[in-house]
Amino acid sequence: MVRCPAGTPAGQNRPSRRAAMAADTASTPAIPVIDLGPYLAGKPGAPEATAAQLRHANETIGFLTIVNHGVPASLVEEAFAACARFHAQPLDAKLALRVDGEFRGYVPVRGSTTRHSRLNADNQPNENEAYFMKRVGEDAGATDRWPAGLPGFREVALRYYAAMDALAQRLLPLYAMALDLPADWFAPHCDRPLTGLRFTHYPPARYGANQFGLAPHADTSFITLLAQNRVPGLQLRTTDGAWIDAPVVPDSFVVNTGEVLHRWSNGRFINTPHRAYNLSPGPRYAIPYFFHPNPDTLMEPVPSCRVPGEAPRYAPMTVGDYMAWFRQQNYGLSAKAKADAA
Ligand SMILES: O=C(O)CCC(=O)C(=O)O
Ligand SMILES: [Fe+2]
Repeated sequence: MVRCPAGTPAGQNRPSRRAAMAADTASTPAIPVIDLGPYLAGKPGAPEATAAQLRHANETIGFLTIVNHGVPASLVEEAFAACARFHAQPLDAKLALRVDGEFRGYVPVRGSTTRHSRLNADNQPNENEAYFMKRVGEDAGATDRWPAGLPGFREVALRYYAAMDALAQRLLPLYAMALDLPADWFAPHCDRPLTGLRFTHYPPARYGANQFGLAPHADTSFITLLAQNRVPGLQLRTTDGAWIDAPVVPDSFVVNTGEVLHRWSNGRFINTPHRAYNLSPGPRYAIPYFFHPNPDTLMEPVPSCRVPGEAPRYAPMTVGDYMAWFRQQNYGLSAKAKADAA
């Protein structure tokens, strides 16, 4: 088994019921809104100015909201509708696509438990069902597990996937500059990226003690791009330990730093813990896109984040090994885990 160095900040917060949630959350938005318009339009000085905002957000809260990102609102709507269509299928049709060893396909409600996180003890299964697409490089969905009875689903999912791929690539120079690296520093490590698109359904629920739609966790990714949700339910934990609601900004994406970028930056960029609920009377859907570099990338501190004479904060590990560990912890389904058990 791959050993994982401690990467997720410890926490004591154990919200459970509505009352507890209200008591330990604040609604003051502390998440910076970053306008990508000038950068994407090629305005002089915009890369540097935008990278500075990004640096500040990542060093202080690890979450930011981007607007004028170039992704049409209609495409985001189509993707949410495709997610809803997928989950409206009969359970049998979804179970026929149960995730494979590479983690493509369907995980039913309470089919996953967030064990990798040290944010809450006594972990219980997550109150959500999810459909996962995943790829390394450009295989354009050939290896995904597509539903048979949903005409048009694959086309929309792939179009949305492509838009997220393009947006992530356009953000990479900003992240490099934010870390005082040449703008093209990440490019050679991200030409066959490991990416995933998750279509999640959180049914309305009455959460018991220590139950969540998605338990507190930090993402594995370099960055996660999360389309703005019409139904609230995402909360994140600030560095002083308070859980706050993600603010609602129309036509935006929430972008958060995951474990890969946290480690690659030697802990400089924060991988903020977050959790999700659905306290609304109707369904809640979420369509996060997870961007990781090429799987063989060794997560050792980038040159600008090394401290002379000091060992890296985390033992270097490849992205691929880290992901295998993560799947084994939370889903017990990795190919390696199966091989070990055989
Ligand atoms: O449901 C949400 O808003 C967030 C989902 C999330 O954090 C995740 O899938 O990693
Ligand atoms: Fe997440």
